[in-house]
Amino acid sequence: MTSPDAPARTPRLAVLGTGVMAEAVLAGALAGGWSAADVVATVRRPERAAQLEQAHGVSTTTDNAAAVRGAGVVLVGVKPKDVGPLLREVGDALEPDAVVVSLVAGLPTAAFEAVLPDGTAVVRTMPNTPAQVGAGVTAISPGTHATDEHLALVERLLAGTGLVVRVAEKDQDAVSAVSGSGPAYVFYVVDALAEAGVLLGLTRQVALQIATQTVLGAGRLLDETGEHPAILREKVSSPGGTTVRALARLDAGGVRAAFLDALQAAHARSAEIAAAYAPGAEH
Ligand SMILES: NC(=O)C1=CN([C@@H]2O[C@H](COP(=O)(O)OP(=O)(O)OC[C@H]3O[C@@H](n4cnc5c(N)ncnc54)[C@H](OP(=O)(O)O)[C@@H]3O)[C@@H](O)[C@H]2O)C=CC1
Ligand SMILES: O=C(O)[C@@H]1CCC=N1
Repeated sequence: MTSPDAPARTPRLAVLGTGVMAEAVLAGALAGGWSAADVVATVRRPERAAQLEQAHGVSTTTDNAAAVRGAGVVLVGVKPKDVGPLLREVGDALEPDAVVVSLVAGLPTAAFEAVLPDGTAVVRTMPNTPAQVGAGVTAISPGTHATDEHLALVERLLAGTGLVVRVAEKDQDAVSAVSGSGPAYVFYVVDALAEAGVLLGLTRQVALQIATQTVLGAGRLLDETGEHPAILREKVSSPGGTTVRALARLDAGGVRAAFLDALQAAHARSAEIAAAYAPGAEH
């Protein structure tokens, strides 16, 4: 008999299209207590199936419709262009009470609802790759038929991936530009810092090690002190010292303006993706 305090059993999870991002979410879900026996991951290539089985102990298949039968949670992990064909493939096989969870950039829940059976619960999410090490951030938003219980179930799915925040769906494209793509900007900065260290005579190994630790430490300092980044930046910048010299060069190089421009471009790309690949509107 199950004790009244025992956590509810996790529903069967079908991951459709288990690439980089879906695997990171899958790893986080397993770390957060989802049972590998309750997970089926779909793939297109046998070598990918073998990798996933070996790394996570989950079962795999190339048959998306078979995967969603009996699944209470269906995670859509394919690229935007592959969403329409995938949803048409699985729509009839979906369990009526399943929640469909999208991690696809740009595509609104309405585009999923338009091709899935009437009343299907859809939750849109925007995770990021640090989910793989439990340090991700995911924003979630309900579609028309997703209830608080569905959102709670998705939060449970994502609990092991890091921070989960609820946002209005209209804000998901902005989230995508900031935190969905964000790790790439940070890796870009670390790479640039390390390259500069090499230019200044450090070995590559030491340059990359201290650049990485600096980003990690600065992130923790921000998080643990709760201080505004501008204040923390001032605390590094001694009057007449070395840091202000460097920051002045960054300003002269238009780095801050380049970030604003870059994130506006990422945001605009989400709308282009929706226009090009929303199921039914593909061209
Ligand atoms: N990467 C990131 O940081 C983030 C990505 N996203 C979103 O995640 C989604 C996937 O991106 P990403 O993980 O980077 O890309 P990937 O190419 O790594 O993942 C997509 C996967 O889907 C598989 N696939 C495609 N069609 C099918 C199908 N019909 N049946 C089974 N598997 C299929 C592909 O197989 P194959 O390998 O054979 O091509 C691939 O493994 C995108 O929609 C993106 O917007 C969201 C947030 C962050
Ligand atoms: O580049 C992309 O389109 C996806 C969405 C956010 C991060 N990667």
